[in-house]
Amino acid sequence: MKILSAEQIRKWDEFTILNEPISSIDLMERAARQCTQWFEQKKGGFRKIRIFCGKGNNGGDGLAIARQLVEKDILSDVYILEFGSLGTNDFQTNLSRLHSFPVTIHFIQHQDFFPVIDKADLIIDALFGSGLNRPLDGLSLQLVQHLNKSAATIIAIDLPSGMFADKPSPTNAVIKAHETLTFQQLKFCFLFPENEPFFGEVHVLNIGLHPDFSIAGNSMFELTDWKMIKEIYKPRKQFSHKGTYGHALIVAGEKGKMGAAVLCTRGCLRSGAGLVSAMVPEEQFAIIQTAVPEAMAIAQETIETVDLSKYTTVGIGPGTGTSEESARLLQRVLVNYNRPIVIDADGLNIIAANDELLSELPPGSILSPHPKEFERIFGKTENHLERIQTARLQAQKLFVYIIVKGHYSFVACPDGEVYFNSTGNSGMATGGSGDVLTGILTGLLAQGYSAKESCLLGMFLHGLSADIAVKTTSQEALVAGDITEYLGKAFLSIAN
Ligand SMILES: NC(=O)C1=CN([C@@H]2O[C@H](COP(=O)(O)OP(=O)(O)OC[C@H]3O[C@@H](n4cnc5c(N)ncnc54)[C@H](O)[C@@H]3O)[C@@H](O)[C@H]2O)[C@@H](O)CC1
Ligand SMILES: Nc1ncnc2c1ncn2[C@@H]1O[C@H](COP(=O)(O)OP(=O)(O)O)[C@@H](O)[C@H]1O
Ligand SMILES: [K+]
Repeated sequence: MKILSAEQIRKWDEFTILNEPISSIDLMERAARQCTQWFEQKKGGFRKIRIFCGKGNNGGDGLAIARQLVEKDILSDVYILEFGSLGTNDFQTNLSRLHSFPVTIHFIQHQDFFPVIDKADLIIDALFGSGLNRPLDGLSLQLVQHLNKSAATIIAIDLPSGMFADKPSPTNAVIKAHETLTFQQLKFCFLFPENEPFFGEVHVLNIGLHPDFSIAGNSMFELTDWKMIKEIYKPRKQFSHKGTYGHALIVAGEKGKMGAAVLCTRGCLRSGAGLVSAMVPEEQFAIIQTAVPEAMAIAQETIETVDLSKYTTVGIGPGTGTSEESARLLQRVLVNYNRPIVIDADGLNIIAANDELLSELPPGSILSPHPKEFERIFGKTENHLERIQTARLQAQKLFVYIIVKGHYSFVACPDGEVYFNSTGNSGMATGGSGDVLTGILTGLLAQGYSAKESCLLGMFLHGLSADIAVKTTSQEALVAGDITEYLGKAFLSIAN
């Protein structure tokens, strides 16, 4: 699913109005209806519902919701932030429609008109939506501060007022919503970690924008979805054998960090590689061979003489440390191997300390840094949007895939496309989760998925497996090893 800018969504509205066809006021009615239904289901026994409206279409939504709620015998008070000028057409139409209903309408011209809010009240925030074009100031700023000071539950319509839809809002005053009802699809702002304190739980309400709107080519940002992933997934062939699915080499682990090698190797096997060899320090063989008997062990000490060309791909870095010997392992792989590989963790830290290695990366390789590792290699960024832009430029420049991990991990591709992953949960914020991802990516590459397919399917499977796991384990008790254990269930849900 493409991620569209506010401007592109406005065009989608226009397309829908023209081609469904539907009038703009009826489209607003439909959007409001989705919210009203959501509120009906929520119930919650609030003392009073207070709907705060601006004079744009977000405010129009608020007015329509107030009327639709009364029709369901749910009363509310409406507060209109008065700027002295007329509202949008659809706002004005909804205001005159509301007059014949038993709803008290208050016009706020000064902060003396701000209502006292009880903690048992429900606030519906329909002040500003995607049309916000500058940070709030004056009365609107004061009102947002007043609402945020209350202990009431706040539900934002489309997006929390004060937040920009497409770019960071670092100094803006923004409504701190408990939940946000956004229309049609996630906006860019919901992918930024900096915005987490403001939007709470986000619910995407389908308002039926026209399916034929040509989104393709309109945005280089996309969110992975089931349709995309099911198209990437390839069932195994009946007459296949272990040679069909490649031989992966995992270079991982050092004394004290053999767990990383174990997790990575297991992830690789569980994602379907035909054969897996784990290159670990020779004195640690017993650990890997006991923990993962399905994998072969090969000594890191043989790196100078081993024939790397017999491996379909290489995953390198988890738990190797950054010693001179470990740097040598990476150098040797980079110089002697020219098919796409996966580099993570200490492999990335070694590159950060020796940036000439960046020019040695086999084309189409996958780097999977978390934000700190990303910063070590590519420098500090001001905010997440700048991180996304930097990753995009570097992926194009180096011709590699850069997966930046986190909630909504994203991959920047050499063709300039950026895909955000839609699975995963904060149970994965536990040591070793990234090592499992490295194994999965390497396993997918080994069995013939392209680097791009490996990134998209790998991130999705990794998060999905954890999503399935936490239903049994809880987020708190999830450990990285559980992600490998539940990979089977994740594959089954994609295959079926
Ligand atoms: N497809 C969709 O997503 C739909 C969206 N609708 C609603 O329409 C909204 C967008 O409506 P609008 O474009 O009218 O935008 P807003 O309702 O966000 O209001 C923008 C208005 O406020 C003014 N303004 C912007 N920043 C300001 C600031 N800092 N201080 C004071 N005034 C400011 C602008 O000049 C403009 O007049 C969406 O957020 C959504 O709620 C629905 O009504 C229909 C369908
Ligand atoms: N809050 C979260 N929501 C979704 N995924 C998460 C969250 N926290 C961590 N993850 C995932 O867990 C993995 C952590 O990787 P990493 O930081 O390299 O950990 P480690 O080095 O311990 O293996 C990444 O794939 C990341 O996307
Ligand atoms: K809003």
